[in-house]
Parts: sequence; structure tokens; C-alpha cells
Amino acid sequence: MSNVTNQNGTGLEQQLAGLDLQPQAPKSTGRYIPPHLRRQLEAKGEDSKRSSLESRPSDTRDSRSSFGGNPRGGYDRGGRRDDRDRDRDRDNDRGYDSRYPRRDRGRDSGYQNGDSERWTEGERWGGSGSGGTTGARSTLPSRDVRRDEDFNEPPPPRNDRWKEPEPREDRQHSRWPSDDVRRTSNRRDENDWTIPLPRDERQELELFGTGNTGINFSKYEDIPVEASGDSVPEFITSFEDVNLTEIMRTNIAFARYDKPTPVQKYAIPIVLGRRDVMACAQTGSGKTAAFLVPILNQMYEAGPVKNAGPYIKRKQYPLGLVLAPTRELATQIYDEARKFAYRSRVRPCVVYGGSSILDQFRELERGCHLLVATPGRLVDMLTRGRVALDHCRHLVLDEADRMLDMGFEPQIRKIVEGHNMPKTGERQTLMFSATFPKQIQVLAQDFLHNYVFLAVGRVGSTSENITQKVVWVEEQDKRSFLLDLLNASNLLQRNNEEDQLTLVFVETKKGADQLEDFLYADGYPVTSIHGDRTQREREDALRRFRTGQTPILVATAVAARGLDIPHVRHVINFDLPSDVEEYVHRIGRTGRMGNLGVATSFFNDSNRGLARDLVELLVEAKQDVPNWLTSAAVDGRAGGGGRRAGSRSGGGRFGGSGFGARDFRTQSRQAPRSAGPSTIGSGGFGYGGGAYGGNYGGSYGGGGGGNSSGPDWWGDS
Ligand SMILES: Nc1ncnc2c1ncn2[C@@H]1O[C@H](COP(=O)(O)OP(=O)(O)OP(=O)(O)O)[C@@H](O)[C@H]1O
Repeated sequence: MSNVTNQNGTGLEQQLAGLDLQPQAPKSTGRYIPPHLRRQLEAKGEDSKRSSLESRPSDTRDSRSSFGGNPRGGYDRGGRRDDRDRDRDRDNDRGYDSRYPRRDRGRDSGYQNGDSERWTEGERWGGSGSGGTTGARSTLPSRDVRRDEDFNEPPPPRNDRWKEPEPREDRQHSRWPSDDVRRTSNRRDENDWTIPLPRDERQELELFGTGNTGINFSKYEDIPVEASGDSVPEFITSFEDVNLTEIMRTNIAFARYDKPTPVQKYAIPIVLGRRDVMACAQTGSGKTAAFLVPILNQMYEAGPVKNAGPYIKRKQYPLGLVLAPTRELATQIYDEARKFAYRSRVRPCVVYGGSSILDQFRELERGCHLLVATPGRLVDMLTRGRVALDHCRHLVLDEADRMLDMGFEPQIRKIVEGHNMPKTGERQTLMFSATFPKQIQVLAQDFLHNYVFLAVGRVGSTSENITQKVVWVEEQDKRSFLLDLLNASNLLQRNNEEDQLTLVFVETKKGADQLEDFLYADGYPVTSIHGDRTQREREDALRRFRTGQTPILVATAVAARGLDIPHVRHVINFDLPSDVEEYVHRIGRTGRMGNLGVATSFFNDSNRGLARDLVELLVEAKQDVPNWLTSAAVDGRAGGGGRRAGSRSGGGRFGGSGFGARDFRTQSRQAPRSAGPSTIGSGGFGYGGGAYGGNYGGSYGGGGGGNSSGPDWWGDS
């Protein structure tokens, strides 16, 4: 079935026209000529009257040459890669090789796992623990962190060592009443972390200067949310509905978060209620603040650890730990944490591979209460005795399904189980992602206690803000088609380039290098990011892309998850990923916070394994599904295919495994048929009729959405 007819037309040219991408979409009446062959034709003087699609106008090339005067490509893509002999700074955080065998990445055999659990059961939480909705809090036990007596290392430090800035004298007319309080503070206040520290206008500008832009909340109003679990706390509709500290309230205002997003409405009171959470919410919907705000607020209220022993400069005892799969995402979360920790005594730190560990030691030594880390570097720090997790009351796994798949799971297990971290149930554990396959949910049980499952958005869906197009492009035509896509956008007009960022995903690091070189040689403003580039190069590439200096970024999976870059208008899957979760995260780099975006994916024979899940996803997100793709999905099903052989999910979504937002606990209670691959063969495949074959045991279209305390939206397919 390689010569599939596609519904947009039989050729690339028609498919391009079908994408509706561009004001200056080239039109053609003749046969399709790949862009890289067009120049040869022009040189031969052949067909000078070809359509605009077939011959890129010379002025277009001229406009590209204005990207900075590089004689090769006409712009500067940063100091890199022309020197192929540069040192490769290998990822210490095992950060995301795009070619990782996703479910069987190498384990860290050299890890020393000598520590045993030393925490005793019982009351472990410090502080009075206000915050959260009243009902949710009233039944909470007061928890305190205590060390077991037979712990033979020096006792851990008190956490009140955060050095306070000197009160400033020029605050006489401050509109912050707390400044006055601060000036008159005495040492007693050092133990009260709810009292704001003095303002620092320079830091304010640095942290909040750029603010957030272009949020379209109307798109979020009717997003369905489901919360399942025991005694789920009430959701909020505004930040005032919860009893947040003054520090947090003012920081939320500084960040210009006028009202909470749907995931925040539900997650904030649940987390303030000290419940564990597994939250599945659409990309770009504000998950980071959904865990940072309530965790930091709890830290302010709890204050320093009591009776924690003397301070040891060399060893830090963070109160909260956020783990993220990539360095860039860790940095981004850290930046957000700094905003919400402004004027507080809580000091966030970040550690990740590829950067000087000595610098990170120094940074840690200045105090660390909230640690954001990639797993590899954290293991290193723990093994060297520079970080201890004895007092870690809050654990967050961001992109949790990625963190718990086979690539990271062994490291996560060692961090959580092998370094004195309070046990499951004694600490608070939060997991966030846009995708939560059932198998990962099952695995996550080891780390969670009586948790609330939160599903925000349609079942495992992508945002409807993203227009998703899938086009059939043979391998050898991909570059030509990509050039046409790029030419068709406004990219080359350079009026407002930061609004025109294009992110091109490829599967391999080599593929990223090659495609970047190809585009660069052709004069396009491109840079790239992947796991073999040094951390400096990675950061440089992201900065150039973010600021619009090089508005095309070729990336491997390293950029698929979590990166929040506001002006990405187009995501192109030059190579489709092998699983649909990865697809969801990749295209989620556009259409964020209610903005609109386009995602175009090149599909051919090598992607047939994805067809079934992709079709389901497109249908859920109300996108056009080409007929050939539906046929490919049906073929895959008939042939027993679908997901890759050996995939963890076995039956894919149609077997009930799913990548999406369904609490597997309610599934197994209410829809036992959906639990295993044996259901794949039953039921139909009825997109046309709106039925999904019944493999969800009636949840689709049947209205039986589990034990939800929220609206019943499962039937809304
Ligand atoms: N309540 C809010 N009001 C305004 N802006 C917000 C609010 N919450 C979050 N944002 C902004 O929305 C953007 C996206 O948030 P965030 O990166 O946390 O999304 P996400 O759900 O984690 O996405 P992904 O799944 O891709 O990781 C960020 O720029 C963030 O500052």
C-alpha cells in the first residue's frame, strides 16, 4: 500500500494546498517538481514560466539572505557544528537521545544503592498546614519530619539557614505593607516563613519582566475535568478561593495569572489538602504552576524543619524535589519556581548533567529547599553525599510517564527508595503529564498513596487549538515537501519573526544534523538541538529559537516534552515518532495556553504502526482524517498491528490500555473488558458512526465515566 491515494489529492502539491497554511500558498497546474531540482531546471533555462510552487522566486532567497550575512546560508546560526571536532559533552542526565529505545534504555548499573530505609512510620509533616479548602484540610493529620535514632551520619541541618537580605532603608513608601513588618522583624521571624522578605525591584524585573502573553482563556472555559479517588477536595474557581500566603498571592499577581487554568482549579486544592495526585492534562495548560504553587505555599506555612540538627554546608536537605526528564525542562521549572519563591525564604536550586558539577555544588551550598533535577545528575549528587532526601516532603515527577518508563524508572526507584526519602504515604507525591498510559499508571502505584486522579481535557486528547494535518510523503520527498512548507509560511518576510517559529522534529541525532545542514546550505534560518550537542550549544540553540533569531529549530525528542516557547506556530513531524504519546507531546509545543497552532506530520509506510492511535487521536480532537490514514489504521488492525511489536501497551488504546486520561482504577472496576489486549479483537472500528468499538466497556458514548465527582464528559466523543 505504498502508493496510497490521499484524500487531499494524489500529489504533494495538492496536499500542500490542502494544508491551508499560507497566504502566499503556491499554486500549480503542472507536475510536482521538488524544490532542490528546481534550480537545476532553472539553470537549464527550462520552464521559466513555472508556477510559484515549482520555482522559488529569487527574491525569496534574497530575503533569506538578510538573516545576518553568512555567506553560506545568509544568517548566523550560532558558533557550532562547522567545527565537527568539538568536544561532545555527553549527557549526564541521560537526556533524551531521540533514538532511545523508549522502553528499554540502558540501566545505571554503576549506581550504589547501599542505603536502607530509615524512616519510621508516623507523623512526619512539620508546620500547621493551613491552605487548601477548609473541608479538605480539616481531617489532615499534622505531619512532622523525624529522623530515626540509629541514623549514624551527623544529624541533618535545620532548614532555617536561608540568609536574609539586609532590610533596605529606601522602602518608606512601599505599597507592600509587609515591608514594614519585615523591617521590624526579629529572629523569631526567621522561623515564620510566611512573612515576605523585602522587595528587590531588579529581581522583580528579571523574574516577571516578560510576563505571559496572549493567553486565550475562553478556549479553556468548557474543558471537561474529571477527578476520581476518595473524598476529592472541592475545586476552586479563583486563586482567592484558597487560603494562600501573602507571598504566594503577590507572586501570582506578579506573574499575571488572573485566574487558574482548569488543571490548576482542581490540582491546587487537592495538593494543598496534602493528597497525592496523578494529573493528566493537555500540553500547555499550566501544569507547572499547578504543582509549584501549592507545594511552595505549604513550605512557607510549614517553615523550617524542627529539631533538624546542625547545619552542614556541604550537604543539602531539600524539602521538595521535582524530577524532570530533560535539562531544558528542569531549567524551565526552576525559573518558574524562582517566580513563586520570590520574597520567600525558600530557595530553589536546579541540577542537571552537562554543566559543571562544581558550580552546582556551590549553588547548592547557598541553601536549597526546593530542588529541581534531572535523575542522572541527582543520583551523582546523592552518591557523593552532597544532597540528602531525608526531609523531602514533596516529590514531583513532571512528565511522569516518561520518568517511569524503562529509560528512567530504575534511577527514579533508586532516588525514591534508596536514599532515605520519606516513604510513600509519608511524603506527598505528585505526577503530572499530558499522557498516562495504563501500564505507567499501574507502575506508579508503587509511589502513590490514596491519590486523586485528575483528567483535564478529552480522553487522552490533544488541544483543539492545534490544527493537525497528516500528509503522505515518501521518504525521498520529505526534504522537498519541507521546503515548500517553509516557503509557504510567512517565515521569510521577517516582519514579525518571533510569531513564526517552526519546530521540525526528526527521529535521530544524525538526522537532525543532516537536516539542519541541508536547510542551512539552502539559506534557511535554522539551528538544531539534540542529545549529542553540548549543553551550551543546546541552550544557545533554544535561545536563538525562542527569540526568533533562528526561527526554525530542528529537534529530536529532547525538545518534545514540556518546553514552553510562546510563539511556536508550526510543528512539523518530518519523522513521526513511533508512539502516540510522543506525538501528543511534540505537537503540544504549539497551540499553548489557548493560542492557535498547526502541526503537520509526514506519514509513509514506515509509520503504519502509528496509524490506529493517530486516527483515534485526530477524531477525538475533531480533526480531518485522510481516508488513506483510516484505511492504514484498519489494515493495521486487521493485520494485528497497531502499536509496535513489543510495545508496552499491547493492545494500544483500542484495547483499553490507552495513552490518555483515564483512571485505570475506575476502568478495572467498571470496565473489566477493557483491561487487556484480549479485547482488541472484539468490537468494531467505527469512526464513521462515532463508535469506538466498545472496547472501553461502554465508557465511550455510554456515559459511564467512572466514579467521577465532576461532570460526565466521557460520552462526549
Ligand atoms: N493561570 C495562569 N494564567 C496565565 N498564564 C498561565 C497560568 N498558568 C500557567 N500559565 C502560563 O502558561 C504557559 C504554559 O504552562 P506550562 O508550561 O506549565 O504548561 P504544561 O501544562 O506544563 O505544558 P506541557 O504539557 O507542554 O509541559 C506558561 O507560559 C505559564 O507561565
